[in-house]
Amino acid sequence: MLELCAAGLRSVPTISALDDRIEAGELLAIVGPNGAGKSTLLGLLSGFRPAETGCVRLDKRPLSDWTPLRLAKRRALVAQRLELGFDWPLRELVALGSEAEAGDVHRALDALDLLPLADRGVLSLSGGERQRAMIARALCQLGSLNANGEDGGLLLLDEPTSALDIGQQQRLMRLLRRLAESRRMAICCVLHDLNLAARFAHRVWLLEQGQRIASGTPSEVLHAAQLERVFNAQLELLQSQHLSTPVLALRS
Ligand SMILES: Nc1ncnc2c1ncn2[C@@H]1O[C@H](COP(=O)(O)OP(=O)(O)OP(=O)(O)O)[C@@H](O)[C@H]1O
Repeated sequence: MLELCAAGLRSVPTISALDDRIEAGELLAIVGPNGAGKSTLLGLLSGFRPAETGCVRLDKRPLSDWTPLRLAKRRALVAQRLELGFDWPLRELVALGSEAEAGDVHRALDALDLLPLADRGVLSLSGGERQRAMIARALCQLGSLNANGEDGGLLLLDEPTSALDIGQQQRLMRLLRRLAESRRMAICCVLHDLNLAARFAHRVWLLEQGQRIASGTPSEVLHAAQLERVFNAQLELLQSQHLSTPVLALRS
């Protein structure tokens, strides 16, 4: 779905040239320390920051060739900072700028546990509710929940769990994994919680100073020695008989 051919940014903040593909059916996590360039990289993958070296192609066409309207139907970015602006009723915010019908909005609100809040003004929502509202809106934008036979588009999320309690974190990550697998979406998500990345992502990119220094399955990338160095943290890897990947814990 998305192809990077020596794609990068020369101007500050720089992103070193990347070659890779993000395919339909895949949930990719991007991890790395503060300031590593994760949000900047999402900008590059989404086309909001045009590539300054190489090329980013969506469905084999350079992002720069897409009209804004067509691109908005194929890829959505849920940014870290949420600008709500006006006090829309939630169900209107979720449908805003898309061709979503009432049924699509209902499904998106339901998927994000927001149906009871559908008629509330968005400025009255809590931080976690707002965060889920913007994800529901992105799913409507892409038409992902009613994609019949076709793949459900490219969804890019910047720290989508940062305001969520642990129950909502689990529900969201399960939803994203399910959407990737059953709706054939390509989902790329910046995460600070390495345990969420380990548990739910098919693949992980580890970023350091604008450079991808590791890519692979969670167990290939998230090993203690590498993480201790990159994050300057002291960690313990705990094995659980119920989990396929180890749990990362901070030492006191
Ligand atoms: N316009 C700019 N001019 C100069 N430096 C910038 C600019 N925008 C961002 N930066 C710097 O580029 C680096 C990468 O920023 P970015 O937001 O991509 O990091 P991040 O990995 O997403 O960080 P965080 O985990 O803190 O959200 C940071 O050090 C940031 O201060």
